[in-house]
This record gives sequence, C-alpha cells and structure tokens, in this order.
Amino acid sequence: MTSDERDRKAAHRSRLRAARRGAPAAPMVSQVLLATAAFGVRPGQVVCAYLAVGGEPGSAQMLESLRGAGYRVLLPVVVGDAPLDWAEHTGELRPGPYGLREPVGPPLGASAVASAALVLVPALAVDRSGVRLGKGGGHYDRSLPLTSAPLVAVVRDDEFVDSLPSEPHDVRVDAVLTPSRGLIRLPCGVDL
Ligand SMILES: Nc1nc2c(c(=O)[nH]1)N(C=O)[C@@H](CNc1ccc(C(=O)N[C@@H](CCC(=O)O)C(=O)O)cc1)CN2
Ligand SMILES: Nc1ncnc2c1ncn2[C@@H]1O[C@H](COP(=O)(O)OP(=O)(O)OP(=O)(O)O)[C@@H](O)[C@H]1O
Repeated sequence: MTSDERDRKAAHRSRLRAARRGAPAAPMVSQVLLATAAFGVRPGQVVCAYLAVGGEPGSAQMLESLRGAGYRVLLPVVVGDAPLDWAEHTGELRPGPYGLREPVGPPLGASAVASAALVLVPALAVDRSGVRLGKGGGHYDRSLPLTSAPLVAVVRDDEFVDSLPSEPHDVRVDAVLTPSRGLIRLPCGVDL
C-alpha cells in the first residue's frame, strides 16, 4: 500500500533475516503433529508444507513426520510471479529458485492448495492478530486466497511478535506454531 509500510516491512525483514543467521536448528518434527491434531487432520488428507531453507524452522524430517502420520504432503513450486504450483512430496527433490529444493512429481496446479486440510506457511514473523511477514516475493499472498484450509505459520519463538506492518493483500493466518510454545490460535489476546 504506502511506501511507508513497504519500508517498514523491509526493515523488519533485514533484522529478522540477520537474527536467523547462526540460530540453532529447529526441526519441528513433533510440533507439526500438534498442528495437525489441533485442526483434526486425518490420515490420507493433504497437508501443504514447505522444505525449510535459510534458518527457517522446519526440516526434511518434519516432512517425514507428516508422511509417517499418513498425510499426503504437497510442497510449493515457484512459477515466476504467478500463484505457487504444488507437487506431492515423495522424497525426491531437485534444485529450485532461491536456494529451494522442489519436488520432482507432476505439477498439480495452483488450485491444489484448495485440496489441503491444513497449510503450513513459512514466515519471517507473525503478529498476534495473524499478520504474517514473508520473504517479500508475494508468493504465499497470491496462493493463500485459493484455499479455505486453516493456515498455520511456522516461526521461531521470538518471531511471534506484538505487531507487524500490514498491507491489504496480506492474508492473515489462523495460528502460529513455534518450537517451544507449540500451537497458538490467533488472534491472541495474551501479552507476549
Ligand atoms: N521454504 C520455503 N519455501 C518457499 C517459500 C519460503 O518462504 N520458504 N516461499 C515464500 O514465498 C516461496 C518461494 N519464495 C522464496 C523467496 C525468497 C527465498 C530466500 O530468500 N531464500 C534464501 C536465499 C537463497 C538464495 O537466493 O540463494 C534465504 O532465505 O536467505 C526463499 C523462497 C515458495 N517456497
Ligand atoms: N494477491 C496478490 N496479487 C498480486 N500481487 C500481490 C498479491 N499479494 C502480494 N502481492 C505483491 O507481492 C509483493 C510482495 O508482497 P509482500 O511484501 O506482502 O510479500 P510477503 O508476504 O513477504 O511474501 P510471501 O507471501 O511470498 O511470503 C508486493 O509487491 C505485493 O504487491
């Protein structure tokens, strides 16, 4: 919206990215199952997830944890500035843009996110009203309006904050998942 909000987002991003450098790993292996249980996701249903890069909480083991619980795991595939495409995670990955690894399976189309029972969303930070700050590509903001599944942002404990700048296109998340605090439904009235 205003360049002021964009500047504020950029300042938050550089601070949060710097703080992630050197942060300990946060594999989120057990925590993701708190999220699927809380939202009643059943074996055989689809969970849209992501393969963590650059200090993001999450891991390949997190994806195995989801598959081991019987969920079908879809991973995002970047298609320029279009909404994300999706493909099923079967274990095999190939290099993608931005240092990502992407699934090798057939692309299921942008609308595949609508088949999800839960979407795990990477983020640099989330505030207690559910505003999410991503890496600035707008990929998730273009994709999340295509689903009505619960949206769970995954961040480090200190990346769940009181307030973040937001623009009209920013899609709010329903809950936040952190390594130590587990799942917190949003909006959250408790002091941080
Ligand atoms: N794990 C993950 N997958 C994702 C996203 C994400 O935020 N995290 N995306 C969210 O929209 C989309 C891709 N957009 C992205 C935009 C920037 C970076 C990024 O800055 N990565 C590295 C730099 C790597 C490089 O350029 O070599 C970094 O975090 O430092 C990653 C993904 C879809 N897949
Ligand atoms: N629904 C949308 N349609 C078209 N452009 C969009 C949409 N959502 C976001 N954008 C554009 O994407 C760019 C990045 O947006 P923003 O700063 O909110 O990204 P982000 O939330 O950090 O990224 P991401 O959603 O990939 O994690 C902005 O130029 C914004 O206008």
